[in-house]
Amino acid sequence: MQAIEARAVRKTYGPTTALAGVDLAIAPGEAVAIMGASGSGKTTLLHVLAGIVTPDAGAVHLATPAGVVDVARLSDGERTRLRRERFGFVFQEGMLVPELTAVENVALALMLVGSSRASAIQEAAMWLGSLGLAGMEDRRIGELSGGQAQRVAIARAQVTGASIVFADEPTGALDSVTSGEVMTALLGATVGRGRTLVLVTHDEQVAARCTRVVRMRDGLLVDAGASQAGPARPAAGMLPPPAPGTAVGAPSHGWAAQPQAAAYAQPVAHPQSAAYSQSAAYSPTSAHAPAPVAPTQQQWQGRA
Ligand SMILES: Nc1ncnc2c1ncn2[C@@H]1O[C@H](COP(=O)(O)OP(=O)(O)OP(=O)(O)O)[C@@H](O)[C@H]1O
Repeated sequence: MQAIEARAVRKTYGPTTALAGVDLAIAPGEAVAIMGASGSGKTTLLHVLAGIVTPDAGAVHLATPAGVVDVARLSDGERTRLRRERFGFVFQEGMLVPELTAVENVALALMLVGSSRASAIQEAAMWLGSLGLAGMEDRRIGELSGGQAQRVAIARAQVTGASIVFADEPTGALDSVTSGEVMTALLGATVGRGRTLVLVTHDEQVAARCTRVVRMRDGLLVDAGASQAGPARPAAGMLPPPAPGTAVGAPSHGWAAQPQAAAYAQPVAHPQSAAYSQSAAYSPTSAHAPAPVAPTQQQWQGRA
């Protein structure tokens, strides 16, 4: 069974055909890089897969524990729920709340689904530590480097146990060394735990780290790529250490797991927090510029 699959997906914006009939099947545990020239439809495809944009025609089949659902046929409310429960998102700029500290940004995701502040902070700190950010928990986002901020975004995207992480140019604002480090963190946090990663990038080096590279042109998939035999593999010796008290090797969602993921498994996400509201991270009305995370400092204070 595929983790997610687009079938004959079409999307037009007025006279512009963004997607002209795209078929793309992504297996559980794959890291798929979507490449192509500017305007070829990469982000639109990512957003259609993630249920942010509704296609004009075609289907997006998603495997869930309850069976396969067609994301394109769900109501807005159902798609919002899907984003809360199944997906994580990482963007070029991270979309973090600048008024909050690193640990608060991650903890907020957990608090929005009911965790107490104390337990959310504790869990968020564990995830930050596993991504090499121990000691930086109390820094505000502006006090972090671009690469460190992206690690905070990666922690936030996975803290609630998403089975598919969508990343749009996650290294676009970073130098090549930092980009490589962030990719290591991103791969470790996703396919390293049996999750699926779908990533849009212009960077061939970033794409080469994935298990498959697909290429788009003029709204069409012109190269579906070949899946590598093994999983995407973070560079040796650069894996973040397992967090204390977490099992290593078991993916967060059995139905989304690939056996080979155990080869580079990471600490397991906490499934109880799978209801993180990704709706808070997105404005479903904009295909081009999803809104920053909606939670504000006020929301944080309101829950404190
Ligand atoms: N909300 C929208 N309104 C109008 N046109 C849009 C919208 N979203 C996308 N498009 C158009 O659809 C086409 C595909 O856009 P998309 O953003 O998917 O391309 P892309 O490959 O991700 O480009 P880039 O690499 O520059 O980000 C482009 O011609 C774009 O202008």
